[in-house]
Amino acid sequence: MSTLRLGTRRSALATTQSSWVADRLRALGHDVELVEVSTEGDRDRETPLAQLGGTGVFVSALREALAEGRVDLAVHSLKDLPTAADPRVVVAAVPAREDVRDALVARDGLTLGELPSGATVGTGSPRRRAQLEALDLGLALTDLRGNVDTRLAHVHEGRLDAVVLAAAGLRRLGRADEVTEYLDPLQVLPAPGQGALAVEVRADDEATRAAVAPLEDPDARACVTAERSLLAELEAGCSAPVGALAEVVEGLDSTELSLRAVVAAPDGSSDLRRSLTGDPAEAADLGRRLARLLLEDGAADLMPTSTERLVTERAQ
Ligand SMILES: NCc1[nH]cc(CCC(=O)O)c1CC(=O)O
Repeated sequence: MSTLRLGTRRSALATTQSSWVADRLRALGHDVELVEVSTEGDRDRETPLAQLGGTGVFVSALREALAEGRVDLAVHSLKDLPTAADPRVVVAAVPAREDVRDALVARDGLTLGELPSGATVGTGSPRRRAQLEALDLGLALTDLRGNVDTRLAHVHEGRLDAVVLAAAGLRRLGRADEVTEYLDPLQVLPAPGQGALAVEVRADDEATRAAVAPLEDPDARACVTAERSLLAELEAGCSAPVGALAEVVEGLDSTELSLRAVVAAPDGSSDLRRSLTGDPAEAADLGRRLARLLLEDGAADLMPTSTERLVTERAQ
Protein backbone atom coordinates (compact mmCIF):
# COMPACT_ATOMS: atom_id res chain seq x y z
CA MET A 1 0.00 0.00 0.00
CA SER A 2 1.31 3.49 -0.80
CA THR A 3 2.28 5.85 1.99
CA LEU A 4 -0.27 8.56 2.89
CA ARG A 5 1.46 11.96 3.12
CA LEU A 6 -0.23 14.02 5.85
CA GLY A 7 0.44 17.77 5.63
CA THR A 8 0.74 19.53 8.96
CA ARG A 9 1.66 22.91 10.36
CA ARG A 10 4.54 23.04 12.77
CA SER A 11 2.76 24.33 15.90
CA ALA A 12 2.46 21.97 18.86
CA LEU A 13 -1.33 21.87 18.51
CA ALA A 14 -1.22 21.14 14.76
CA THR A 15 1.36 18.37 15.16
CA THR A 16 -0.57 16.82 18.05
CA GLN A 17 -3.80 16.82 16.03
CA SER A 18 -2.05 15.49 12.92
CA SER A 19 -0.27 12.75 14.89
CA TRP A 20 -3.56 11.69 16.42
CA VAL A 21 -5.08 11.24 12.95
CA ALA A 22 -1.89 9.56 11.68
CA ASP A 23 -1.97 7.07 14.58
CA ARG A 24 -5.59 6.19 13.89
CA LEU A 25 -4.81 5.61 10.20
CA ARG A 26 -1.79 3.46 11.14
CA ALA A 27 -4.04 1.40 13.43
CA LEU A 28 -6.17 0.75 10.32
CA GLY A 29 -3.07 -0.59 8.56
CA HIS A 30 -1.91 2.45 6.56
CA ASP A 31 1.59 3.85 6.27
CA VAL A 32 1.51 7.56 7.14
CA GLU A 33 4.23 10.17 6.82
CA LEU A 34 3.94 13.70 8.29
CA VAL A 35 5.00 16.49 5.92
CA GLU A 36 5.53 19.96 7.40
CA VAL A 37 3.82 22.86 5.62
CA SER A 38 4.57 26.38 6.79
CA THR A 39 1.83 29.06 6.69
CA GLU A 40 1.89 32.84 6.80
CA GLY A 41 0.07 32.78 10.12
CA ASP A 42 2.94 30.75 11.62
CA ARG A 43 5.74 32.84 10.11
CA ASP A 44 4.24 36.21 11.12
CA ARG A 45 3.37 36.17 14.84
CA GLU A 46 3.07 39.94 15.24
CA THR A 47 0.42 41.14 12.77
CA PRO A 48 -3.11 40.80 14.20
CA LEU A 49 -4.72 37.69 12.74
CA ALA A 50 -7.67 39.65 11.33
CA GLN A 51 -5.24 41.68 9.24
CA LEU A 52 -3.61 38.55 7.79
CA GLY A 53 -7.04 37.40 6.59
CA GLY A 54 -8.27 35.65 9.75
CA THR A 55 -7.65 32.06 10.77
CA GLY A 56 -8.07 31.13 7.07
CA VAL A 57 -4.34 31.87 6.62
CA PHE A 58 -3.60 28.65 8.52
CA VAL A 59 -5.76 26.72 6.10
CA SER A 60 -4.81 28.06 2.68
CA ALA A 61 -1.17 26.87 2.64
CA LEU A 62 -2.29 23.34 3.53
CA ARG A 63 -4.94 23.42 0.81
CA GLU A 64 -2.34 24.58 -1.73
CA ALA A 65 -0.12 21.65 -0.74
CA LEU A 66 -3.08 19.29 -1.18
CA ALA A 67 -4.17 20.74 -4.51
CA GLU A 68 -0.61 20.59 -5.87
CA GLY A 69 -0.29 16.95 -4.83
CA ARG A 70 2.54 17.54 -2.34
CA VAL A 71 0.43 15.90 0.40
CA ASP A 72 -2.58 13.56 0.35
CA LEU A 73 -4.46 14.72 3.41
CA ALA A 74 -4.51 17.62 5.84
CA VAL A 75 -5.92 17.94 9.35
CA HIS A 76 -7.45 21.28 10.32
CA SER A 77 -9.12 22.62 13.45
CA LEU A 78 -12.60 22.70 11.97
CA LYS A 79 -13.39 26.08 13.48
CA ASP A 80 -10.54 27.64 11.46
CA LEU A 81 -12.02 26.54 8.11
CA PRO A 82 -13.57 29.43 6.16
CA THR A 83 -17.27 28.81 5.46
CA ALA A 84 -16.77 29.28 1.70
CA ALA A 85 -16.24 25.87 0.09
CA ASP A 86 -13.01 25.17 -1.80
CA PRO A 87 -13.94 22.99 -4.82
CA ARG A 88 -10.46 21.42 -4.93
CA VAL A 89 -10.89 19.62 -1.59
CA VAL A 90 -13.48 17.80 0.52
CA VAL A 91 -13.77 17.19 4.26
CA ALA A 92 -13.59 13.42 4.02
CA ALA A 93 -13.93 12.84 7.78
CA VAL A 94 -15.00 14.68 10.93
CA PRO A 95 -13.69 12.53 13.81
CA ALA A 96 -15.27 12.36 17.28
CA ARG A 97 -15.22 15.78 18.86
CA GLU A 98 -13.12 16.92 21.85
CA ASP A 99 -14.49 19.14 24.62
CA VAL A 100 -16.36 21.98 22.87
CA ARG A 101 -16.13 24.55 25.69
CA ASP A 102 -13.98 27.58 26.23
CA ALA A 103 -11.79 27.39 29.30
CA LEU A 104 -10.40 29.95 31.71
CA VAL A 105 -6.83 29.67 32.93
CA ALA A 106 -6.43 32.17 35.76
CA ARG A 107 -3.81 32.89 38.39
CA ASP A 108 -4.22 31.33 41.81
CA GLY A 109 -6.92 28.91 40.61
CA LEU A 110 -9.49 31.68 40.27
CA THR A 111 -12.81 31.33 38.43
CA LEU A 112 -14.39 34.12 36.34
CA GLY A 113 -16.64 35.13 39.23
CA GLU A 114 -13.69 35.27 41.64
CA LEU A 115 -11.53 37.54 39.46
CA PRO A 116 -11.50 41.03 40.98
CA SER A 117 -12.98 43.95 39.04
CA GLY A 118 -10.29 45.32 36.71
CA ALA A 119 -8.56 41.94 36.33
CA THR A 120 -6.74 41.61 33.00
CA VAL A 121 -8.02 38.81 30.79
CA GLY A 122 -6.40 38.00 27.45
CA THR A 123 -8.25 36.79 24.38
CA GLY A 124 -7.77 37.45 20.68
CA SER A 125 -11.27 36.34 19.79
CA PRO A 126 -14.04 38.93 19.22
CA ARG A 127 -16.58 36.21 20.07
CA ARG A 128 -15.03 35.53 23.49
CA ARG A 129 -14.50 39.21 24.15
CA ALA A 130 -18.13 40.14 23.37
CA GLN A 131 -19.58 37.36 25.52
CA LEU A 132 -17.23 38.07 28.43
CA GLU A 133 -18.07 41.80 28.27
CA ALA A 134 -21.77 40.88 28.30
CA LEU A 135 -21.28 39.14 31.67
CA ASP A 136 -20.52 42.60 33.10
CA LEU A 137 -17.84 41.48 35.54
CA GLY A 138 -15.74 44.60 35.09
CA LEU A 139 -12.89 42.65 33.51
CA ALA A 140 -10.19 44.45 31.52
CA LEU A 141 -10.08 42.41 28.30
CA THR A 142 -6.88 42.66 26.32
CA ASP A 143 -6.00 41.40 22.86
CA LEU A 144 -3.83 38.33 22.73
CA ARG A 145 -2.34 36.27 19.93
CA GLY A 146 0.14 33.45 19.65
CA ASN A 147 0.19 29.71 20.20
CA VAL A 148 -1.32 28.04 23.26
CA ASP A 149 2.02 27.89 25.07
CA THR A 150 2.69 31.63 24.63
CA ARG A 151 -0.81 32.52 25.79
CA LEU A 152 -0.57 30.39 28.93
CA ALA A 153 2.82 31.92 29.72
CA HIS A 154 1.14 35.33 30.06
CA VAL A 155 -0.65 34.02 33.16
CA HIS A 156 2.14 31.89 34.59
CA GLU A 157 4.63 34.76 34.24
CA GLY A 158 2.24 37.26 35.79
CA ARG A 159 1.63 39.54 32.79
CA LEU A 160 -2.11 38.80 32.79
CA ASP A 161 -4.55 37.61 35.46
CA ALA A 162 -6.18 35.13 33.08
CA VAL A 163 -6.58 33.93 29.50
CA VAL A 164 -9.50 32.22 27.77
CA LEU A 165 -8.76 29.42 25.30
CA ALA A 166 -10.46 26.43 23.75
CA ALA A 167 -10.56 23.50 26.20
CA ALA A 168 -9.97 21.15 23.25
CA GLY A 169 -6.55 22.59 22.49
CA LEU A 170 -5.50 22.35 26.14
CA ARG A 171 -6.68 18.76 26.43
CA ARG A 172 -4.96 17.71 23.23
CA LEU A 173 -1.72 19.25 24.47
CA GLY A 174 -2.07 17.55 27.85
CA ARG A 175 -2.45 20.86 29.67
CA ALA A 176 -6.07 20.55 30.86
CA ASP A 177 -4.81 20.51 34.46
CA GLU A 178 -4.13 24.25 34.11
CA VAL A 179 -7.81 25.06 33.49
CA THR A 180 -9.33 26.89 36.46
CA GLU A 181 -12.91 26.97 35.06
CA TYR A 182 -14.71 25.41 32.10
CA LEU A 183 -17.05 28.10 30.82
CA ASP A 184 -20.66 26.96 30.71
CA PRO A 185 -22.09 27.35 27.18
CA LEU A 186 -25.05 29.08 28.88
CA GLN A 187 -22.64 31.96 29.51
CA VAL A 188 -20.12 31.65 26.68
CA LEU A 189 -21.04 29.72 23.53
CA PRO A 190 -18.04 28.27 21.67
CA ALA A 191 -17.07 29.04 18.08
CA PRO A 192 -18.92 27.05 15.43
CA GLY A 193 -16.88 23.86 14.94
CA GLN A 194 -14.78 24.29 18.09
CA GLY A 195 -13.21 21.07 19.36
CA ALA A 196 -13.71 19.25 16.05
CA LEU A 197 -11.16 18.28 13.42
CA ALA A 198 -11.61 18.26 9.66
CA VAL A 199 -9.65 15.73 7.59
CA GLU A 200 -9.39 17.13 4.07
CA VAL A 201 -8.40 15.27 0.90
CA ARG A 202 -8.34 16.24 -2.80
CA ALA A 203 -11.85 16.13 -4.25
CA ASP A 204 -10.82 13.59 -6.92
CA ASP A 205 -8.74 11.33 -4.65
CA GLU A 206 -11.12 8.42 -4.03
CA ALA A 207 -8.41 6.20 -2.52
CA THR A 208 -7.46 8.58 0.31
CA ARG A 209 -11.10 9.45 0.85
CA ALA A 210 -11.87 5.75 1.41
CA ALA A 211 -8.83 5.37 3.68
CA VAL A 212 -9.97 8.14 6.08
CA ALA A 213 -13.72 7.32 5.96
CA PRO A 214 -13.57 5.07 9.09
CA LEU A 215 -12.52 8.13 11.15
CA GLU A 216 -15.90 9.75 10.53
CA ASP A 217 -18.19 10.35 13.55
CA PRO A 218 -21.73 10.95 12.23
CA ASP A 219 -22.89 12.86 15.34
CA ALA A 220 -19.88 15.20 15.20
CA ARG A 221 -20.52 15.73 11.46
CA ALA A 222 -24.18 16.60 12.07
CA CYS A 223 -23.29 19.08 14.83
CA VAL A 224 -20.59 20.94 12.93
CA THR A 225 -22.70 20.97 9.76
CA ALA A 226 -25.49 22.75 11.63
CA GLU A 227 -23.10 25.21 13.33
CA ARG A 228 -21.27 26.08 10.12
CA SER A 229 -24.36 26.48 7.96
CA LEU A 230 -25.66 28.88 10.62
CA LEU A 231 -22.39 30.81 10.46
CA ALA A 232 -22.39 30.92 6.65
CA GLU A 233 -25.94 32.24 6.55
CA LEU A 234 -25.20 34.86 9.23
CA GLU A 235 -22.02 36.01 7.50
CA ALA A 236 -24.14 36.98 4.53
CA GLY A 237 -26.22 39.37 6.63
CA CYS A 238 -24.22 40.45 9.64
CA SER A 239 -20.61 40.75 10.77
CA ALA A 240 -21.02 40.63 14.56
CA PRO A 241 -19.32 37.84 16.57
CA VAL A 242 -21.14 34.48 16.52
CA GLY A 243 -21.10 31.58 18.96
CA ALA A 244 -22.92 28.31 18.25
CA LEU A 245 -23.26 24.83 19.69
CA ALA A 246 -25.19 21.82 18.39
CA GLU A 247 -25.76 18.67 20.39
CA VAL A 248 -27.28 15.33 19.49
CA VAL A 249 -29.92 14.60 22.13
CA GLU A 250 -32.38 11.76 22.69
CA GLY A 251 -35.90 13.06 22.11
CA LEU A 252 -39.07 11.27 23.23
CA ASP A 253 -39.20 9.03 20.19
CA SER A 254 -36.26 10.01 18.01
CA THR A 255 -32.74 11.38 18.05
CA GLU A 256 -32.72 15.15 17.73
CA LEU A 257 -30.22 17.83 16.91
CA SER A 258 -30.41 20.77 19.27
CA LEU A 259 -28.75 23.98 18.11
CA ARG A 260 -28.24 27.20 20.05
CA ALA A 261 -26.47 30.34 18.96
CA VAL A 262 -25.57 33.85 20.04
CA VAL A 263 -24.84 36.96 18.02
CA ALA A 264 -23.28 39.65 20.18
CA ALA A 265 -22.46 43.30 19.77
CA PRO A 266 -18.63 43.42 19.73
CA ASP A 267 -18.58 45.50 22.94
CA GLY A 268 -20.96 43.08 24.67
CA SER A 269 -23.55 45.82 25.21
CA SER A 270 -26.28 43.57 23.82
CA ASP A 271 -26.69 40.09 22.48
CA LEU A 272 -29.27 37.87 20.88
CA ARG A 273 -29.62 34.18 21.81
CA ARG A 274 -31.92 31.71 20.08
CA SER A 275 -32.22 27.94 19.75
CA LEU A 276 -33.98 25.36 17.56
CA THR A 277 -34.25 21.59 17.45
CA GLY A 278 -34.46 19.49 14.30
CA ASP A 279 -33.61 16.28 12.50
CA PRO A 280 -29.86 15.38 12.50
CA ALA A 281 -30.30 14.32 8.85
CA GLU A 282 -31.22 17.93 8.04
CA ALA A 283 -28.44 19.63 9.97
CA ALA A 284 -27.58 22.23 7.32
CA ASP A 285 -31.22 23.27 7.07
CA LEU A 286 -31.46 23.62 10.87
CA GLY A 287 -28.46 25.94 10.86
CA ARG A 288 -29.90 28.11 8.09
CA ARG A 289 -33.27 28.33 9.83
CA LEU A 290 -31.73 29.43 13.12
CA ALA A 291 -29.60 32.02 11.30
CA ARG A 292 -32.69 33.46 9.59
CA LEU A 293 -34.49 33.61 12.93
CA LEU A 294 -31.57 35.57 14.41
CA LEU A 295 -31.49 37.91 11.41
CA GLU A 296 -35.27 38.48 11.61
CA ASP A 297 -34.85 39.31 15.28
CA GLY A 298 -32.21 41.96 14.57
CA ALA A 299 -28.81 40.20 14.49
CA ALA A 300 -27.57 42.59 11.79
CA ASP A 301 -28.27 45.61 14.03
CA LEU A 302 -25.82 44.44 16.68
CA MET A 303 -22.88 45.74 14.68
CA PRO A 304 -22.41 49.46 15.39
CA THR A 305 -22.93 51.60 12.29
CA SER A 306 -19.85 53.42 11.00
CA THR A 307 -21.15 56.77 12.32
CA GLU A 308 -21.67 55.34 15.81
CA ARG A 309 -18.15 53.94 15.70
CA LEU A 310 -16.74 57.34 14.75
CA VAL A 311 -18.52 59.02 17.63
CA THR A 312 -17.18 56.50 20.17
CA GLU A 313 -13.66 56.70 18.78
CA ARG A 314 -13.68 60.51 19.04
CA ALA A 315 -15.06 60.30 22.59
CA GLN A 316 -12.13 58.15 23.74
N1 LIG B 1 -8.06 29.95 16.74
C1 LIG B 1 -6.96 29.09 16.98
C2 LIG B 1 -7.38 27.74 17.39
N2 LIG B 1 -7.87 26.87 16.49
C3 LIG B 1 -8.21 25.72 17.15
C4 LIG B 1 -7.91 25.89 18.49
C5 LIG B 1 -8.12 24.91 19.56
C6 LIG B 1 -8.76 23.61 19.16
C7 LIG B 1 -10.21 23.72 18.77
O1 LIG B 1 -10.90 24.69 19.10
O2 LIG B 1 -10.68 22.78 18.12
C8 LIG B 1 -7.36 27.16 18.65
C9 LIG B 1 -6.86 27.75 19.90
C10 LIG B 1 -7.92 28.38 20.76
O3 LIG B 1 -8.96 28.83 20.26
O4 LIG B 1 -7.71 28.46 21.97
